[in-house]
Amino acid sequence: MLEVNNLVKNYGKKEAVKNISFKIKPGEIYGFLGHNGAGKTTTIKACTGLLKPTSGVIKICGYDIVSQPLEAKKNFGYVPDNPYLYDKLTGREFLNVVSDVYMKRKSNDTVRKINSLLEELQMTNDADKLIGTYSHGMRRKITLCAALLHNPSVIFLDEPTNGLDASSARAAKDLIRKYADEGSAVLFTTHVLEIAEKLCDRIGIVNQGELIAEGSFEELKEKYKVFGSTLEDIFLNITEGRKEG
Ligand SMILES: Nc1ncnc2c1ncn2[C@@H]1O[C@H](COP(=O)(O)OP(=O)(O)OP(=O)(O)O)[C@@H](O)[C@H]1O
Repeated sequence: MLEVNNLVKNYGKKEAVKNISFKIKPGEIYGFLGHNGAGKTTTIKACTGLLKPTSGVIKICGYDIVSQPLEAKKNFGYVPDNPYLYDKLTGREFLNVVSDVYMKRKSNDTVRKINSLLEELQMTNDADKLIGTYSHGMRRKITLCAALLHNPSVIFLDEPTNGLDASSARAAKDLIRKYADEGSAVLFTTHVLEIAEKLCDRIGIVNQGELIAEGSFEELKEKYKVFGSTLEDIFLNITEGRKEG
């Protein structure tokens, strides 16, 4: 569903992503973890066509993001780290614009889908307020609604729970799990390792642009035999001494 092969991305002389390869299957939530500056957002931006890879191939549902961008883009949803939103639209108007972009004809199903996403993310009461008046968490939740609206096969989530209160974060995690259970492949970044431990089916740890470990939480525990048993223990142990300064 998502295939990243030998991705390299340089910013001038800075090698931000160094030959990273991984795959995410339908139904799988892949936690993409790393310290600040490790290369996570750069990888996601390359996957979504916002940055051109220096080299390597990225395929979304078999479509190459560089040579077949329209077909690839129809198949994914994306919550960026810093979403750009239209402050003069209400949340509901924004979702309607997004649904017009993806769907040729608006049906009762679309209206129902918008209402149900708003409800699930506890945004019903704020849906008709201007986005310019939204808090950070509300902006993130409306962005997540927009990313899920067209039932994407691949979902990129760059820190989706950042700034959400406990109840909204739970709702977002439940929704992400539901989409994965229905067959979406999810790439998920977070610095909250407890969330990754509980939510992700597989973890990839990126360090200074390189993928240095990959596997389920159980596989990582078995492989690294770290004292203690949390993902945080494993993460800190295998990235120790490698953190970018
Ligand atoms: N536009 C840019 N120009 C030059 N260097 C950049 C640019 N964007 C990112 N970088 C560098 O590339 C490296 C990877 O950055 P990236 O944003 O991908 O990290 P990240 O893992 O998402 O970090 P964080 O967890 O802090 O969001 C960093 O060293 C960063 O300084």
